[in-house]
Amino acid sequence: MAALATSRIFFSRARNVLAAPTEKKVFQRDKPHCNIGTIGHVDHGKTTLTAAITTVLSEKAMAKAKRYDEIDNAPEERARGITINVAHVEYMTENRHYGHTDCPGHADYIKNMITGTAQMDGAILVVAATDGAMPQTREHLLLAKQIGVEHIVVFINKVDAADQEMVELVEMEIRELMSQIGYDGDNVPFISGSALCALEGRSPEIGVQAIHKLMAAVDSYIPTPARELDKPFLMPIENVYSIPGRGTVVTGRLERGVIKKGMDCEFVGYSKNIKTTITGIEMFHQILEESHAGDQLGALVRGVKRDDIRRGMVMAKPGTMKAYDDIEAQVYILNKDEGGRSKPFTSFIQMQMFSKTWDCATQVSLIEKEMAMPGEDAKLRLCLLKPMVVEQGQRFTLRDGTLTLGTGVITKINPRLKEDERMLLSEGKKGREKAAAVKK
Ligand SMILES: Nc1nc2c(ncn2[C@@H]2O[C@H](COP(=O)(O)OP(=O)(O)OP(=O)(O)O)[C@@H](O)[C@H]2O)c(=O)[nH]1
Ligand SMILES: [Mg+2]
Repeated sequence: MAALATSRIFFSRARNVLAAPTEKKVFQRDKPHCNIGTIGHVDHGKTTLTAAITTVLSEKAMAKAKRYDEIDNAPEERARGITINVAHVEYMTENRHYGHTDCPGHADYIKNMITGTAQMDGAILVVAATDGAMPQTREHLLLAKQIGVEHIVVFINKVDAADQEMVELVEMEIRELMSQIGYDGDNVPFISGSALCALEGRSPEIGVQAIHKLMAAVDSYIPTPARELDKPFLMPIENVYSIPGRGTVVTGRLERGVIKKGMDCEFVGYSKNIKTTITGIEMFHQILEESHAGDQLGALVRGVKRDDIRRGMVMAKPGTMKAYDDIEAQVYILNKDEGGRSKPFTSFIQMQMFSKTWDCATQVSLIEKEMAMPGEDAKLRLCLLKPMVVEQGQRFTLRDGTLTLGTGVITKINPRLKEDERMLLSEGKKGREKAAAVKK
């Protein structure tokens, strides 16, 4: 693994997960790890709050302080002033070690928010007291609920610019909204403060102290997830990097099981199965001999080319995971106010399906109903253009261009499509109707 350090190209690209050569030390697993993140409407202060948390915790040597522009740092983001890539940040409290994902707020980047929250054990919903609930507050909450983020702590931000009455009204509004969506709105912890004051060291009662209160609430309200350590390992691939002379590194969050250096693994997805061996593991700038479910890590794998593997495949214990292309699901169709369609749709439209770290073109047909209305639930059959690893209960999102059509959960997995069914599916509406009939 030491030779991993020889490639600066690799480290400069993968700096969020993997170490710079000079910073290497062995990772100490002395606190439970928890993945959280900031969600909420555009400009409500998610990135400022992320910077404020690291700044406040750095005073107790619990974090490395990150400036706002270090979190919001891709050139394209700076130019536009909105978060495009999901940023991973690391810090600790007395109780836990955290990986923090700062999610983008702009509606166009919901896609990234979805892949970001997929890694969260809990989230901090940021709501500006000056605005209250806004369309993406609702949309992010809905998506978070759909993808299984059960515990949310709310930070009412910008109280320096709002009066107490407004803060209380916003709290009532958000509790009601959360209850509607299926959260325990009455008991969700609310902390109000100012991320900007905390970041700039002003007005400690709404600044630094609010951050301490927030972290105490996060520590106590978001449970340490029960890791599925004893199951065969599974990691959805987020990124693939090539280290000249060394091999290929994949990054992602280990969803279940334990991996150790020297273990065999298999990459599955996009019609491929590739078997190889894990030759090294790293997490947050440190080397590990083994890694546990919940860890955000990088793994060096032997003898595969970067182009052989792509984001969206899974790395799993050989023989444990299969790919499928014909599934059934319950889907909530977002209405226009939630960022969805304004018109209903019928069978045989093509959508892009997003789940975990993958996305794939999918033929959508309705089961039971003739038409699916925005704002309603529908039972759908989804035929993926490429077989992917899917499991019952898995959450996903369907998108059409820049529009989120709906979010859903996989309820049934059918046997793989036969070649003639696949042919019919690609033959336009008539063929697809015939294919649906054959299947029945
Ligand atoms: N007055 C005041 N302004 C704040 C506070 N926190 C953040 N802001 C300002 O609000 C604006 C947006 O903050 P960001 O942190 O970029 O918001 P964001 O939610 O990350 O935005 P996106 O990533 O684009 O969705 C910036 O101009 C901040 O300086 C606060 O506590 N008080
Ligand atoms: Mg931001």
